[in-house]
Amino acid sequence: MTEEKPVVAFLGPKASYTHQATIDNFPSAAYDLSPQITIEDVFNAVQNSTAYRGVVPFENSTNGSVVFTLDLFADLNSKYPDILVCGEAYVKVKHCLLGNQGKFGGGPSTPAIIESPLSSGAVTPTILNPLPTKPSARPIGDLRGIKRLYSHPQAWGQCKSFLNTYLKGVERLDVSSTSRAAEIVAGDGSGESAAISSGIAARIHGLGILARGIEDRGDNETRFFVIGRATTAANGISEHPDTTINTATQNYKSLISFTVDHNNPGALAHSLSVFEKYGLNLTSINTRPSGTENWNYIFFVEIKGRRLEDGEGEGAVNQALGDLKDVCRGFRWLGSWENRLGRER
Ligand SMILES: O=C(O)C(=O)C[C@]1(C(=O)O)C=C[C@@H](O)C=C1
Repeated sequence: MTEEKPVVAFLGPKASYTHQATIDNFPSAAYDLSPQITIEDVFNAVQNSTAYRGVVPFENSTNGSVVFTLDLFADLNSKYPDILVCGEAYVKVKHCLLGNQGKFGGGPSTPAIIESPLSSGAVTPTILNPLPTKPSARPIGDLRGIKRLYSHPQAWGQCKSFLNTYLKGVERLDVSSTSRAAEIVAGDGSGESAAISSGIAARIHGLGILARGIEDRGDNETRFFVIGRATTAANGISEHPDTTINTATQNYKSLISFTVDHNNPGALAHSLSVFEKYGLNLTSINTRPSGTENWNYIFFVEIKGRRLEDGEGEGAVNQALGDLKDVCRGFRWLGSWENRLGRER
């Protein structure tokens, strides 16, 4: 009898960038990769143990945080008490414009470049945008019939220059992922819609590539988190799902969320100072609405270092969290994982 493979849930459908991050870290020979419709579905699958791990987008180098993911970590309705980050992955993101025109893009049937005043990529300066940037990509298909654009909201902010130059004023429709956008466009026979998605999605859905490399920055990259479910030890303390600690590198990061008393001057500064006290480098800070009162926030910090499990002694992160408890309103340790930034992948 063949053994069942552990399930890894990811934001799908197939050919999303999250799928790419998942394949890179969980080979399908050893894992059962399970596409989900939303990031929330991935959290649910891990929380209710239908999946052993989940992969979700967290942050893009050009466009910043994925707020859907942050809001799930904020967990205002206490739906995900056991979710912890146990890994990270970086994927280079090269966006294409996909459409029904010029199917089999890149091949012999690709239409010739349609010359128009727009083909130069020049953008007229305006008062609001006096120094418009010129996109490095040019269309390789006819964009004139496009009336609707579909993509994940993160993608718009990564392709501003191309969109402002070649598709200004075209309606933009947010969908759950870039590969879902490709799926929708493939099902729209009108030829009036296009998607920002990947070259792999074009192949899977038989779409034409109307432009390649339309992201503003050539080094565009998205960071993904691998999430797992904490096991609760007999003493009630959450234990990290990842038991394989790489003691050779000692290069870890941790994610912590906390809230402060907004009426107390210095409350945020006091909370942050506990990390400085124990020599912990703060690598990012984010905020989201607290959900309790207008203009109150939940803060997220990432620090270098990992929380040690019981019996491993009092590490700097453990000590900082011990102090944080006394200066903030409430906090949650959301996991520690090996730092993959700059590592070959
Ligand atoms: O839509 C996808 O393909 C995703 O995997 C999501 C996502 C994101 O949320 O950041 C991932 C990478 C890109 O930054 C654009 C979208």
